[in-house]
Amino acid sequence: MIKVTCAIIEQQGRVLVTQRSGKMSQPFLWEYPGGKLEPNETEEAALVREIKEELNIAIEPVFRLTSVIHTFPDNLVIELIPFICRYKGGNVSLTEHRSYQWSTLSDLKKYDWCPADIPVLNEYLELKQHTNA
Ligand SMILES: Nc1nc2c([nH]c(=O)n2[C@H]2C[C@H](O)[C@@H](COP(=O)(O)OP(=O)(O)OP(=O)(O)O)O2)c(=O)[nH]1
Repeated sequence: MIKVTCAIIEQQGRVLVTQRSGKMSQPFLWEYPGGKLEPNETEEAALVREIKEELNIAIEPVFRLTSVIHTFPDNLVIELIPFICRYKGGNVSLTEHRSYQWSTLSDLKKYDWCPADIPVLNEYLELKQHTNA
């Protein structure tokens, strides 16, 4: 099973969402940016590294949500490990993705998400409803 971290990056009530490019697997679907853990890397370190590589911004993982085990039609299995993250600085510049948006919470459900991300989205919205944080 491949461990993949992903970042729910919050800034001023909005969340950063990214669209996969035509060259990636799951082309044009939306996701939380992130990527695979390297050997001996912590989840948090992998996420900080991936976000710097993919978006050129600095983040701080703050709160881990429930991970999602997802099996793709080709039998590849991933564990998607989400963290709510604080945006620390830098301007977004895409190195791999096709596009990005700072989405309001109410717009998050409108994106065409990677299937593994749906439970993450639901848990996140549920948490926000109950905490108003
Ligand atoms: N980063 C990220 N990956 C996700 C999400 N949802 C989801 O199914 N994935 C999948 C896509 C990839 O199979 C894998 C992430 O690996 P990666 O982000 O390093 O992708 P990659 O560029 O190496 O992708 P690949 O085309 O080589 O498979 O997890 C998500 O929200 N964020």
